[in-house]
Amino acid sequence: MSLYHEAAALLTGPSTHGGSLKSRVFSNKDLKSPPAQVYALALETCKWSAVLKEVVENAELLKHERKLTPILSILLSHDLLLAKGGIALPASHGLRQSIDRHKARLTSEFTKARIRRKCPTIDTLRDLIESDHAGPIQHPRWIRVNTVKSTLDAQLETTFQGWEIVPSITEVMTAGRKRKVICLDGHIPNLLAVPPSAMDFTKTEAYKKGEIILQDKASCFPAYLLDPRPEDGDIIDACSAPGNKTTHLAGILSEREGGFARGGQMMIHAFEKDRNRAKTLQKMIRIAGSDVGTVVHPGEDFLRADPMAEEYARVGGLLLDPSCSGSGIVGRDDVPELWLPESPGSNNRNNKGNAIANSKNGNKKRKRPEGEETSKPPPSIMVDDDGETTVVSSEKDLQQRIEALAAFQLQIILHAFEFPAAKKVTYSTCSVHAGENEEVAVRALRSEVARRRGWRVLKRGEQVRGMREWDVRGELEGSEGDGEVAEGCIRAFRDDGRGTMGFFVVGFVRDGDVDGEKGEDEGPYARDEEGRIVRDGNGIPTLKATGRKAVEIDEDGGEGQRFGSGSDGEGPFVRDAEGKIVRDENGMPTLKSGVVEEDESGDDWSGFDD
Ligand SMILES: C[S@@+](CC[C@H](N)C(=O)[O-])C[C@H]1O[C@@H](n2cnc3c(N)ncnc32)[C@H](O)[C@@H]1O
Repeated sequence: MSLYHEAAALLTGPSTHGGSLKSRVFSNKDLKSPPAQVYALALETCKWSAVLKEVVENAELLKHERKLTPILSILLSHDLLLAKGGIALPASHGLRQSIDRHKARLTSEFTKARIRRKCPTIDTLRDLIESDHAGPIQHPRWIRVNTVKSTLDAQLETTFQGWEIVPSITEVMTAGRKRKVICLDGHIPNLLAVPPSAMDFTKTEAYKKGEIILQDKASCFPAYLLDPRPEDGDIIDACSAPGNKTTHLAGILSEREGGFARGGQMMIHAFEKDRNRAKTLQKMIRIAGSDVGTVVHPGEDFLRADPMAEEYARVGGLLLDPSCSGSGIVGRDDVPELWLPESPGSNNRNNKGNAIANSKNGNKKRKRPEGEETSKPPPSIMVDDDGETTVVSSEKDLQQRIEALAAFQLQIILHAFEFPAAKKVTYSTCSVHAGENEEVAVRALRSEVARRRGWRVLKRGEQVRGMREWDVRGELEGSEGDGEVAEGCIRAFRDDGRGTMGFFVVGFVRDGDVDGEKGEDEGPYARDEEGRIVRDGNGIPTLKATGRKAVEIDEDGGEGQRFGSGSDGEGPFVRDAEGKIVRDENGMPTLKSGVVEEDESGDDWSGFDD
């Protein structure tokens, strides 16, 4: 079967694979042509289909070539008029000849279609098509600088040399194909956004060397919220493949004194149950340069890891990003709109069911007459973020699938809560359903292990700055009316103009055990006889191992690494009559007016608000 027949079958045949066009193509094991080629042809033809329909109809191609179907006519016309190599068939092939015979007329109609759209060149028409296809709300592409291997400054001087830095992602999202613009993110350090139609970054040296990683902004929330520090001990990433968050953890630690892969003592345990996905994880970790301090557990089920094992005695933080419905992923259910030319005697609808009438200037949709039968929508197929498919033909099916996922997700959290030295946990999904998000968080907080071990939600005021300042928070209803939990939860929605995918993350922390199972399980800080963490006059805990303060205050009182210095020699914080730093109810020090906070990472990095 030719490339064109395969693309035609995918675009017009019944979907047996569900999901996006991409998943339909790449999960189809029967394809003879290279999947990437089929996908590119199908996608590009869809984008151009409104123009190609006009060209084919006005050239009367289907009237002259009765054996040609509407879908084949636009697939072939696409390659004739727009593909660099032309039609990918030998000149003697019947399909190719059926188009070649009309080349002059098709080319002339294509020029007229371009001029009708007031585009002086094919490139301007291409820009127009790209922006139409992207819809009213576009999604930028996010690039994280991998600080294990590079720095933001180094990337700005190399990969992005000559790119214009703009202050808002709106500008990035609406920039044309030709404008090289980037925006430095204001929430996540070392993250930048580029226009959706920017060059293919997977071809750059920086990408091949692992210096930059393509990762959605929201997917960067969990590692940043976990805020791993060398004094936390080891970290577990419970559900790791393909490894975006594992490598992000390594990146954050590599910037910290005594941290990862700079002779640091701590390590990351990366679990991945699926052996094949574990191979991808290992590859990503190696390319990102974080293999030195990461122990991969390929094919290992995190739920079977014994929290009491010696190997995990120092695990202070866990990042949990388990399988979910994937309902927040951008493009997950995208099947691009396809406009087909009218063939003699056809009823002329597009693939979204819109009836259309021929027009010299494009496509007019007609209203469905009252009482006209509408066909029952076919069952949709839910593709989880790790590829599992479920046929969902009713609201009940969806509920059942979400409940099954939620039960598994809860198990993962409760298991993480058992690790003796653990003090912080993040739980995330790329789902938009409260049933997998806030509701799971509430159930975890009400569990026996949470009460026994003192786990509570990480409050908004306690979160790292970028997450504290992110203003999309959890659903109050899903949090069962608990405002503190809802505020602690962080949400992201696709298509809300912030340029992210749909996402959810929440942090859990514990200050100590509740029912006295202390001793071995004390964590990194020194404690008094009653089990309370030993703090100095400013509330800074003392490290058990060294006897030194967990955060050193400079001579001038500034936590130099985290905050800017004041100008009066007393540091940047407001102090009371006894000289103690004044803190709010969350323990956050109060800054003197005029002192600007720097980013937690201690960078000079200055981002812009979205
Ligand atoms: C949402 S994906 C993780 C994405 C990953 N954190 C990232 O950012 O690249 C979930 C992964 O967890 C794995 N997984 C599911 N259950 C698991 C378990 N019990 N133990 C370990 N891995 C598991 C799945 O195979 C899948 O690869």
